[in-house]
Amino acid sequence: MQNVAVFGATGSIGGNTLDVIRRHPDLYRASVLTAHSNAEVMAGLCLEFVPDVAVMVDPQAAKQLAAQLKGLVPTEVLAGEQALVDVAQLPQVDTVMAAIVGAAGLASTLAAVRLGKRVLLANKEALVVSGRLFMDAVKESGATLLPVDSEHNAIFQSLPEAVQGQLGRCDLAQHGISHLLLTGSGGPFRTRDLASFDSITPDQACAHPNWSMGRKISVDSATMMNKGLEYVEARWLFNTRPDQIQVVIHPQSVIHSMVQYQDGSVLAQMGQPDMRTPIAHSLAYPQRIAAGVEPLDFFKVGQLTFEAPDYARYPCLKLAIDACHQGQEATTVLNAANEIAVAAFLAGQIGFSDIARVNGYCLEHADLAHCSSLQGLAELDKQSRSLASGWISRGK
Ligand SMILES: NC(=O)C1=CN([C@@H]2O[C@H](COP(=O)(O)OP(=O)(O)OC[C@H]3O[C@@H](n4cnc5c(N)ncnc54)[C@H](OP(=O)(O)O)[C@@H]3O)[C@@H](O)[C@H]2O)C=CC1
Ligand SMILES: CC(=O)[C@@H](O)[C@H](O)COP(=O)(O)O
Ligand SMILES: [Mn+2]
Repeated sequence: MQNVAVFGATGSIGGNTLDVIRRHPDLYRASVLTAHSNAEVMAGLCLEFVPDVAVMVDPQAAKQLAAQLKGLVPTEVLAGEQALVDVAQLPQVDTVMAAIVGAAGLASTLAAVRLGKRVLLANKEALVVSGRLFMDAVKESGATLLPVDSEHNAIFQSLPEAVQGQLGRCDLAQHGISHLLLTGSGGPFRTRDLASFDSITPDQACAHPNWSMGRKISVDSATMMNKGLEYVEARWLFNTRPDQIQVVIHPQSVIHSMVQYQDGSVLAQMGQPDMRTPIAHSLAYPQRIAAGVEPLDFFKVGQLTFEAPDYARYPCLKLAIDACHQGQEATTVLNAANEIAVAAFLAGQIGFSDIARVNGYCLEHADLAHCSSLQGLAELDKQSRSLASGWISRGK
């Protein structure tokens, strides 16, 4: 029996993870659940899964949850950011599903990594804000790191076993690999007239053509910042050089990514656009379990098509690829700026195209001097958030 801590339990990945766990009560137990402030949904999850501990970052929400659970289940309710780190380290936790959204997920994920736990990584921002330090911690502790992000999970599945066992440490060329092909749908505005981008609403941006996801990642898919963050994520997970990774637009999201080998072979992982597949894969690896996902019916799939990304349509993708080549400081700044810009767009404070403007402004104005520590990167993150908030309050 694996005891699983589900971080971000009330979210889209959290809900899909619990759905897979629900199907395998003999294999998995949700022993810890965490969320930010959604006490209502968390109460329902606690009544069903009866975890040992539930964490609400927001103290008021923790009080509400404790009151709702009183006398019904023995779950201990904790509050605050430090509690996230504490529960990641509990001895009974074997596996951590890291599915908090944003850089807020880093501290608890890193705490689990440092204790050598099995870490299922959905929270791509953790790698964007601290890639090398994060991968060094994995190496040092011997933690098992398994990618949940559908593209990275697809690449992982298409890699030789020797590379899977040494994630982030292999020379891909020595294993016969020429390229990783990172596929992206292009989002809901792939064919929309560029002249109409100023009128894009948050709900339109969150209406992803293929996937049902949280609002932040949905906006990132619409700007293709998601693919940019994934480019950085792949750089650290698979130790890619700039010439070893290519972004390919594949609007149907049936192929979830591919590995191209030096002999001309291309291995792809395909499936329904349903996150329960990579989640089940990472939970069970190296075994396979049922995930509740409909089998892919090739007679219904129709066409699989591919396009090169147009940076005029997707300036955030270009900013992220350039930042990745520039170095850690640039990707930390970009991630922080993007979190503030996306939240402002979702709150109706800026337009869709302003997201790229805010991101570009922060990259230009932040102090990108070398930071070698987590604390230095945290300060840079703070500086970038403040620059982004300044842009938003001035409107430029
Ligand atoms: N959704 C998807 O299909 C995919 C998601 N990912 C990645 O997985 C992560 C989660 O995405 P998704 O599930 O869509 O996000 P959601 O917005 O659906 O869920 C986010 C979860 O994180 C919690 N949370 C939000 N802010 C904080 C915070 N400051 N501290 C602690 N907890 C917090 C939320 O709690 P509350 O509900 O209380 O606010 C919620 O449980 C992201 O990094 C995303 O990029 C990767 C691939 C696919
Ligand atoms: C499901 C998943 O992994 C998302 O990151 C997905 O890739 C988003 O779709 P895009 O390809 O449009 O970014
Ligand atoms: Mn993805």
